[in-house]
Amino acid sequence: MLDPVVWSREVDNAPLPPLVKGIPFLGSALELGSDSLGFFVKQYHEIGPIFRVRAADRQYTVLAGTEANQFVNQVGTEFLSSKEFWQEFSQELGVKDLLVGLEGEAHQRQRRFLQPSYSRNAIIHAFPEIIQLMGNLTADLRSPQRLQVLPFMQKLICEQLGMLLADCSPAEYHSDVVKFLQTALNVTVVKQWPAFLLWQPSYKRAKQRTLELARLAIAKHRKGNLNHAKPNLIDDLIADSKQQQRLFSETEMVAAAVGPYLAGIDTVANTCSFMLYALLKSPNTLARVQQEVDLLFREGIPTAEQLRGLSALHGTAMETLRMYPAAPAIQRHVIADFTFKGYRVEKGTHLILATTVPHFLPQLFPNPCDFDIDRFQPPRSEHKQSGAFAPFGAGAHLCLGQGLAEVQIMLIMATLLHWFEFSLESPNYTVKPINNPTLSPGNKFSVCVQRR
Ligand code: HEM
Repeated sequence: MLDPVVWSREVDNAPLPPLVKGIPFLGSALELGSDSLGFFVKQYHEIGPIFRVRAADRQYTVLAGTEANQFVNQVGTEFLSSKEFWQEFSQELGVKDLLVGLEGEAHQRQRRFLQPSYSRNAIIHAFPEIIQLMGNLTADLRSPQRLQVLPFMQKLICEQLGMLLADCSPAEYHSDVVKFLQTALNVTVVKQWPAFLLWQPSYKRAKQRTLELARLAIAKHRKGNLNHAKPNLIDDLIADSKQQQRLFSETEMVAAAVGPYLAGIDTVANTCSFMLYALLKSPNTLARVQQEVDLLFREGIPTAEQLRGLSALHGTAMETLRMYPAAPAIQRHVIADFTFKGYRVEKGTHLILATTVPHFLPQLFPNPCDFDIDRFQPPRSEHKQSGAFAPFGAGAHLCLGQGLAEVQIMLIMATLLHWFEFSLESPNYTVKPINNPTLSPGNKFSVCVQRR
């Protein structure tokens, strides 16, 4: 259990956390909108692990540091709820709740049910199909050309998730899925885009098309003329619908079938894009990784075991997740008063858990701004310090697709680096990450690509 000096259920006489001084009217809105992670790290150093921030008429309490992550891991469910943040988004999908907004027993039941189809087992038997799919999707990259990295990665990942979890190609639905998810998340969850965007015909169409894709996948499975070896997410949902006490209603089934795209496209695409950027900025690391992946493919299609053995590639993926975490923070609603580090946090507070602030603390990750892929190897194993490394979140809602995502990132990058030579358009190019709503290199990041 955590030291009671860190947190307590008693709030008597404890003061409210210090408020970050912002500019008149806007408060800290500009910093939060442009570089929230950099802002949280700065405030952590200057103020400490708990502080309040104001952004125009909204106020948040921010918890950061290893002890904040330990607090969420150990007792988060007693004090925190994510329900409020996902309610409007769930409504966009026509349901009351999604897994990420559920709490307590209902959350655990649904999480247990979805776990097998979201696990790394969903991908490790499908390497030949995934590589074949990547071959088809990159067939037009024959001559040297300029490539917009993020949309390219989004397409690869959307197709792969469609194949793995639904045995259904999202091909002509891909841009609708991306538009729907980005708009709905930015408006309803992060609230950094205005609500009127939900009324635009182009958004409404993208939403309808996304739901249509999910319904199509379910209908195809119901007809039963698919021949994948192992049951996937849609098979599991259909099996549930045949139970007397079903977990998902018909509409919830459709929303659950959108789940992999919601959770996986942007997070994995941003991570792969940043990973490519980091490698191109670090030629020595690129050479090490390239040597590893070329050896990997010497014997043909690799196995999951062989992929797992690539220490330079694995270190690069981990270091990318540390320096460019797609989800730098998570939001919660406080459901019971508590004290954290001597400050009072009241029921009803809007909490931001800046889970990845520890990634930039030099006492945990020496020279945190250096891209150093060996920091995850024993004896250093810097990520294993308690509460230090949290790219996949913390607590009860810890990413359910973590295992799948790690394998997917490594397989995509190994295959691309084996097939293609990438270079920056200018060696001085420096990426400017944006919040959209996940941390992203944005659509401006392009590279030159040619077959090796
Ligand atoms: C680099 C890739 C990824 C990152 C950084 C990431 C990060 C996260 C984070 C931070 C959360 C917690 C959200 C919260 O507590 O509010 C989360 C939840 C979740 N993720 Fe991921 N994710 C990634 C990829 C994926 C993939 C590929 C899938 C599945 C296809 C997935 C499925 C989920 C699900 C289902 C949840 C909700 C779990 C729950 O509420 O119990 N994620 N993810």
